[in-house]
Amino acid sequence: MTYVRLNHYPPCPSPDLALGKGPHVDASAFTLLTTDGVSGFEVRRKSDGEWVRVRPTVNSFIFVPGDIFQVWTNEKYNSLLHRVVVNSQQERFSMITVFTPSYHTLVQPLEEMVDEQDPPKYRPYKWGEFFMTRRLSNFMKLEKPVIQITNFKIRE
Ligand SMILES: O=C(O)CCC(=O)C(=O)O
Ligand SMILES: [Fe+2]
Repeated sequence: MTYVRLNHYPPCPSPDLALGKGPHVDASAFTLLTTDGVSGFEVRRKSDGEWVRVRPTVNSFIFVPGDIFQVWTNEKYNSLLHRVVVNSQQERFSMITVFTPSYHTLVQPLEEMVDEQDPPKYRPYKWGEFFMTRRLSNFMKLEKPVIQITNFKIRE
């Protein structure tokens, strides 16, 4: 399943107090992000935890690996923590194309990514169920915490 979402961030009178979108990783396999040339997209650098602004380049796509990428590659790659900062001067538009498997897919480390030295780090999970639970929990007050891929992590 692939879907497209358009985001609009109006100018914000207090950009120090608000974010356009809080820190998150996408649950997708990967997301392609394209923007209108106004900056705001930031990624968290793993080495020192700093937020780094990505220079906006029009007519290009930014590849954002999501949770499924991390599971499929058995953590040879990690999902990317990112956020959106707003500014008081300019509105900003972005478009994301989100690539996810079909509803009934079982997500698990790919055969090619595991061996005896590097056994699977995740139990299989049902993508459709994961997605629906995550989607609904965005709007509901739940007793349980939001579903995460760490729920399926195999501890050594
Ligand atoms: O607007 C952006 O630059 C990124 C948006 C984003 O991360 C998202 O919609 O998941
Ligand atoms: Fe995102």
